[in-house]
Amino acid sequence: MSSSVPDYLGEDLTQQARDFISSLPREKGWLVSQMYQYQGRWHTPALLQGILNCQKHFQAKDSDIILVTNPKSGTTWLKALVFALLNRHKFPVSSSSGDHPLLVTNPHLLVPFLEGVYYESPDFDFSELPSPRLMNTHISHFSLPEPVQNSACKIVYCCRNPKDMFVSLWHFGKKLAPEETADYPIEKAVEAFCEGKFIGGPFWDHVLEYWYASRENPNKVLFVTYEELKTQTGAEVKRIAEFLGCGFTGEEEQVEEIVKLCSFESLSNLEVNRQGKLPNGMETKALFRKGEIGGWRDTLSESLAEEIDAKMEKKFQGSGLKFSC
Ligand SMILES: Nc1ncnc2c1ncn2[C@@H]1O[C@H](COP(=O)(O)O)[C@@H](OP(=O)(O)O)[C@H]1O
Ligand SMILES: C[C@]12CC[C@@H]3c4ccc(OS(=O)(=O)O)cc4CC[C@H]3[C@@H]1CC[C@@H]2O
Repeated sequence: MSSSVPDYLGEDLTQQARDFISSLPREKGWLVSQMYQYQGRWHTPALLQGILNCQKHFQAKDSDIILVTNPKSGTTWLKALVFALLNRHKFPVSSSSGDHPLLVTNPHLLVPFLEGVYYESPDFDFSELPSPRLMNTHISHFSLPEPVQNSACKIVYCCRNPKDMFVSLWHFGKKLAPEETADYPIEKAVEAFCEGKFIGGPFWDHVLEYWYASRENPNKVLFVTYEELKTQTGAEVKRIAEFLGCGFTGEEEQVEEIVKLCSFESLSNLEVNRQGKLPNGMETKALFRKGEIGGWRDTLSESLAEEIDAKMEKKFQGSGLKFSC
């Protein structure tokens, strides 16, 4: 395996997790030898151990903010934007000051990844985080720890059009594990993605659960899309801030500065994101590729794109959810 392989591809599990996981349905993974199905979703062994620990130990606070995404749907960007907007009084964003945490720290180090932390350091003390605690997860709505469901904590869900998300994951996987992915045909990966047997999948169910939750409980779950974030970043940042109870009033300049600081061009060119490595072993530059809408066109053939579109049409039919790109 390459040197940038994150710990999450490993299988350094506790005996308890190993025993439990061994009873679950399994399938050969793309990057890992086995993926396991738990509560309807497919996971790597490491992230599954993290989810199990999180379900068992995480205690929510009413003031918590949890960012939820499918992998490769804008997690890094959303972490940066929400960190910047929540901390705008403590760390004002201005082009003239060079000491904002996001200028020297990768967003993943500022916002903990719940199942990742629960895998790597199961005894991590989340109560030490400053309030409001800002965290992220890829856990499905159904599998969220009970205290998250039962407390007043807020969830911001960001979804991306499935073709771009798939293509982003495809290239990311190739960077993470070039040897394991070299002979894996994209046709097979698209088929597995459409069948739902891909990391965190089925993608469709993940999106739909949060979509309906946001409609049933709009004060608890805010649904945003990568595409709207990209085309109207400032308006979406304001909408997120309103939802979180810290709306901008007469701070147009701050909004613009946050948008600029967190843009793809700005973050991807920072030294910390070009050269850094996360503690889990992942190179930070792997988190930034093109940052575009519709970039799938240079990777997916027409027939593969149609395969994903047909599945999306079928799954999202009647839900009110639509992606036009
Ligand atoms: N500041 C930013 N603005 C827009 N897109 C960003 C971004 N930072 C990262 N991305 C893009 O978001 C995707 C990664 O998602 P995640 O953070 O969930 O892993 C990648 O998409 P591409 O591979 O299509 O370029 C990456 O380039
Ligand atoms: C969740 C994650 C992005 C996806 C990374 C990943 C992708 C594909 C994998 O192979 S397989 O399960 O389909 O065989 C495994 C992984 C493991 C690490 C995943 C990353 C951890 C944090 C990123 O957001």
